[in-house]
Amino acid sequence: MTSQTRKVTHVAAGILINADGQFLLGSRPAGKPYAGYWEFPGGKLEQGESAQDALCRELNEEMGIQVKQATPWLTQRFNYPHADVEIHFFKVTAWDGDIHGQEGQALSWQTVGRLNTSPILPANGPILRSLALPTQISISNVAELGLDNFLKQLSEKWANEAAWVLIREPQLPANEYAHLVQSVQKIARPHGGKIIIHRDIELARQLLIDSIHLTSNQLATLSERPSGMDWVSASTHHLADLQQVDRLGLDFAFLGHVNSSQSHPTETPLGWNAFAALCQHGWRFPIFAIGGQNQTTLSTAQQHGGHGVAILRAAWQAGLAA
Ligand SMILES: Nc1nc2c([nH]c(=O)n2[C@@H]2O[C@H](COP(=O)(O)OP(=O)(O)OP(=O)(O)O)[C@@H](O)[C@H]2O)c(=O)[nH]1
Ligand SMILES: [Mg+2]
Repeated sequence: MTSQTRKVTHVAAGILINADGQFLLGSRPAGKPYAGYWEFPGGKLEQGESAQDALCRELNEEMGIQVKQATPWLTQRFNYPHADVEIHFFKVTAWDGDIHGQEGQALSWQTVGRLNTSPILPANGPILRSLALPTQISISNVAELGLDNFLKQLSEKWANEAAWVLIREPQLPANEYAHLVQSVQKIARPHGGKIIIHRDIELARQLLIDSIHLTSNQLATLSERPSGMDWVSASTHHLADLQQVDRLGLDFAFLGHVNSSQSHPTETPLGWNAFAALCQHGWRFPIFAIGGQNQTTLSTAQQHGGHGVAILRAAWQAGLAA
């Protein structure tokens, strides 16, 4: 049988996250395909079973725990020699019971970006990469804060955390935008904060910046992922935009605007229900809610299927003197 005609096996897998932010991997027991490879605990859906129910059953069977809180995250498809699988990944943040391997499997808590177990199941590479994404991305606001105030706040932010910051200032002419980005590059990033360039792929290449965010118009007209970029993201508003993100193999999307915001005072916001409906298609890339977001909307975004939030005004202190 060719892979196109094979039946797809649906799988639910859990990314257990502990109080230190570490995640759990298990090694596949002897006798299974890919024995000894590391995976997220989980297993196949039974006839008529939902992914969430299968997750709870599998994590109980494999590790003896009762899942208390799990939110759908990403979906990954992969064609193995033994099966074509579609894996529904959940982030599991609360459970009852002590974790014990019930099938003789080894279990290991791992830190994002510092994996010390191998090999990993081939389908899981992109999942580990997406796990490295923060749940908040800040968007610059030179337009309202002024240049000096913005740069001062940004250096304070980076002195404290590895924040990812999209430098988006559509009001600036190209040369002033380039100058701004160069000023941002001079700020120390002791924890490894990230600069994301808005729209200007050539500028990113010139300044050796490896992350680019595409406007929805750019997204619609591109036929392939911009080359040489480590992270490529895009702004999306509709299903067709998200399908294009999938087609081009981009790393994450902003979807909105979810709530009304000062940036789009006249446009009707999507609202959380429409946001959730668009997230529910089983995307393999993470989605950030944008529009009227702040630190306290993160859990709402995640409950509606988002990975995180993209924050503009609330990422900065409006009242700080320039
Ligand atoms: N559980 C799990 N399965 C994964 C992951 N990644 C991945 O490609 N898979 C694939 O998804 C399928 C799930 O299988 P499984 O062996 O866990 O299923 P199961 O627990 O129901 O086992 P069983 O059929 O022996 O009862 C396998 O083909 C496995 O290779 C992952 O991170 N976790
Ligand atoms: Mg299993």
